[in-house]
Amino acid sequence: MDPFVTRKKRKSSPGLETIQSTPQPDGDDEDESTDVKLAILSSLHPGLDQDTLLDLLLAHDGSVHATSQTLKAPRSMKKSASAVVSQMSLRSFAVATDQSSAPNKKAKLLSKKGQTLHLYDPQDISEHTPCTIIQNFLPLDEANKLLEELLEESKTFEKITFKLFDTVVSSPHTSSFYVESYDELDQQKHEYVYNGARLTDVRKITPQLDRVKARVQEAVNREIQERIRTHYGGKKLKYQSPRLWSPNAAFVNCYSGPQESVGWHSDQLTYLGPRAVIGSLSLGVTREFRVRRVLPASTSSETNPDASGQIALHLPHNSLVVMHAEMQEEWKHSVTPTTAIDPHPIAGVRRINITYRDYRAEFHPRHTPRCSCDIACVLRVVQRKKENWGRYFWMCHAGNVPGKEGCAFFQWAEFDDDGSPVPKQGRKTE
Ligand SMILES: O=C(O)CCC(=O)C(=O)O
Ligand SMILES: [Fe+2]
Repeated sequence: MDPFVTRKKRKSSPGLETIQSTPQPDGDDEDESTDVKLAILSSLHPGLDQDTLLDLLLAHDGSVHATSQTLKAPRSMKKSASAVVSQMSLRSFAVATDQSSAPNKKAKLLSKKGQTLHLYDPQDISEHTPCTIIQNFLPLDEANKLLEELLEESKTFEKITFKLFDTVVSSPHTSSFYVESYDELDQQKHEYVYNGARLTDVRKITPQLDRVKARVQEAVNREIQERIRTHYGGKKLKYQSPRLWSPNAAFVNCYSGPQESVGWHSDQLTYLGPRAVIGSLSLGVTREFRVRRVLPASTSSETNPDASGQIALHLPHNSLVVMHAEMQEEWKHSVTPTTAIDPHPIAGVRRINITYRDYRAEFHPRHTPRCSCDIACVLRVVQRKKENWGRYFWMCHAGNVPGKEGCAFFQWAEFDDDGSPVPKQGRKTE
């Protein structure tokens, strides 16, 4: 078997490195390796399997003592309903480990700077991240068919190259872009701009991708309404579109081994508009999808304990993640490289990810501002600076084109409450 798919190497995965280097409040076991810690826990709690113990150990910042104390506390050991995820919810553990908390105080599950919090329970994920997850989303044969179809497609996927400062870099995974009609395909190739360049590989939606789209649309719209009810006080966010989410494009990514990844980023809002929602379906091997909140540079992590911590979600075959309207503006996400993955019976070490997106007609490049290079601008949001935080702006992205310098074009973007440009963003006049 390929060495990087064995379980043992999980010791050096990013999540574990993080907990191993984290100072322990009680200082009892911080220097032990994870294997030793697991062995101690196994002998103390022989009824629990290694994966469950490992997950709990991670949830307790690597402290054997704290993990063991939590396990000794009387409670019902509720197993997750999913066949893939074996960890019980962290909610009860969070209360149990927070000795200073009053019983009804909100569970303290916030990630801290330099640490990674692993969340498995859908309710934990919904509460503490801008995502919701639906496991076992499709009937299994439908998910497998889609996976098989896209594994075949991915044989001809390519890495995307772009310019980062003065260096041309290529994406650490391969991808392709799918639209619904030949007309849209033509527009994508000749009118839309990505990082200052045109996409060369745009394809017509495949039969399985198209079939699954309807289910994704239904689930995402349901989740949006649920989010509005549970997280936004019953009212959609300012700039969020009130219209039905209706995906008309899909990026398909292929990670053909454990080292393939995608770095920290927010998805471009240029054609989706502000407060965009994205439906992301994972197939094949389980990989870690990490999110971290982006706060203005001067925000102290004292007052915001989750300012710099990362939260890891584990996305198994056939899981749908809804990235909600607060995600792209306020959070960044990544798929981390790893050294250890469990092979999937169909995909082997490969993972396919589909992000279904709703391209809004009013954000077609023919309607958005053009810069002095005469290229439709990119839409960005102020994420780091405290002043103007959350404001949107249009700028030139020709600086990302290999061999091209960008211009200094800048214009604040104005939207009505529903995220439509107002007044109609004019073309650049000089
Ligand atoms: O593979 C994933 O889960 C995420 C992919 C992603 O972030 C993207 O396509 O923008
Ligand atoms: Fe993304």
